[in-house]
Amino acid sequence: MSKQTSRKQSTGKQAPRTQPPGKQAARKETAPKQASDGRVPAPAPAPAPETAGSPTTELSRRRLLGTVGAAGAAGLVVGGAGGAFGASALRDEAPEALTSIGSTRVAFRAAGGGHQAGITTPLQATGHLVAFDLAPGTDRKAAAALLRRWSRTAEELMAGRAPDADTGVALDAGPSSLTVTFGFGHSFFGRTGLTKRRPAELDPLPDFSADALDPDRSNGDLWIQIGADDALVAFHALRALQKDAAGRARPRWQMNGFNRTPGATAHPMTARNLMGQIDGTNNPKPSDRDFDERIFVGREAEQAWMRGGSYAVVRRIRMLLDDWEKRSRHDQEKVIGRRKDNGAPLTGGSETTPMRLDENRPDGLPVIPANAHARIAAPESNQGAAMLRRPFSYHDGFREDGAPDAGLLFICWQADPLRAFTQIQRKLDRGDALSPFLRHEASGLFAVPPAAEPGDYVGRPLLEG
Ligand SMILES: C=CC1=C(C)c2cc3[nH]c(cc4nc(cc5[nH]c(cc1n2)c(C)c5CCC(=O)O)C(CCC(=O)O)=C4C)c(C)c3C=C
Ligand SMILES: [Fe+2]
Repeated sequence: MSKQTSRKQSTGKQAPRTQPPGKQAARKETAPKQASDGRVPAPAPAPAPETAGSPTTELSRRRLLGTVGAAGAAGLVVGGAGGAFGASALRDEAPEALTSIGSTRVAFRAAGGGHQAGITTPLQATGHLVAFDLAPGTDRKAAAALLRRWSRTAEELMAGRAPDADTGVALDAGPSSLTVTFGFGHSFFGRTGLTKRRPAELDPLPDFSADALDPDRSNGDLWIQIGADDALVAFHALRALQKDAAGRARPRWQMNGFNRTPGATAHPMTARNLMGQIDGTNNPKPSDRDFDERIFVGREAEQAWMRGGSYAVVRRIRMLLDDWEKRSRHDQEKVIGRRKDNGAPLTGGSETTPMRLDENRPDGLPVIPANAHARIAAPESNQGAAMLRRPFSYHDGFREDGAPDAGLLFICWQADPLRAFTQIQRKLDRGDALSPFLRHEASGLFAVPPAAEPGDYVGRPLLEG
């Protein structure tokens, strides 16, 4: 890999899980229902593997074989979160059901069209971001074949089924909320003769004064975001998609991230970042009246293939943790404008209480400082601009000076990057109290088309339309 760097919370709150980890998922035969965030609780495996064909059966068989293999080889306890049983029991008895974490499946295709998974999906524990450049000679037709193949692999993996020539890495796990999201970068269009179909929203982001961007870890012809609640499931998907690309596209950069593991907190909570802040509180919510309009491309868009899609801005933002951690908690809270323990605004209340931006202290200064990050980034300060932030944290070891190479793989989703990310980042760049503790090291902007229709692949209306 040329510039392989392993070098990024949410829609905010982790979705309530159907069961606490460690409890076995109930065995139900009813058809799974798709939730508004695209997640489908995968049916628990059938007791015997005879009924071939259905997704449920494929998953059961794979799990059964994987579980027997592991127990047979080591004679050890198996069954990730609570299932402890030996090889002899496995020979005679049906496998235990997956936990709710393993069995949760996100739909690759939204019924009746819709958005790709991985945008409004609750944050997953593990993420991989990878950008590819097309290999010399890969034309529009070859790129279409790649997207067709990638879509098939993603659909299989997200359903918990093994792709062709499988490596076995995820053999005994369920889909584990795996999502695979595909996007197109600015350079893709020139390379495939599709410049007329390139949306103006993909025009390069402006420079910001705080940028220290590494071009080799920025942009790319194609972008894939992988998220899953199991690290092996996520790696498995990354490897399968990379192999699919052989001869047609080469990885340009890759970054690995993480979030809190679902079930690690006593109740569902907004995630924390590596500075210790509750981060994601004031994200737009799918229940907001204008959510779709802000996050997804509308029907009136000039480029019809992007209608229902979204634009992803990806920024690798290193945190200067040595500097940050020297500050008192009081100072840290003033930098953001919110409390560290519960995320409540400094003007009082709880995490979800709106900030009172016009409230002053007895000395006349604002309670939420004029340069507080949350004030400067808020829609009230940006003509209503808003984006959906859905990041991963990262940690790639230590730098030469001993400081952690750690921060946020900041990913935000919007219908129009100019009116969302760019507008807000321009403002933050002019004097946000958080910026001195951050370094923007890499950047990407990708057009993420809507989900594939049944029988179709992601991006066909662009590539064959
Ligand atoms: C250009 C957009 C933004 C960048 C880049 C960004 C980086 C960044 N932010 C945090 C931590 C927090 N951000 C919070 C709120 C917040 N941040 C942005 C935008 C960017 N952040 C917005 C639009 C908002 C919401 C503002 C509002 O409407 O109130 C918060 C407060 C809690 C919350 O609402 O999420 C924290 C904490 C870090 C650490 C960071 C870069 C590493
Ligand atoms: Fe922020």
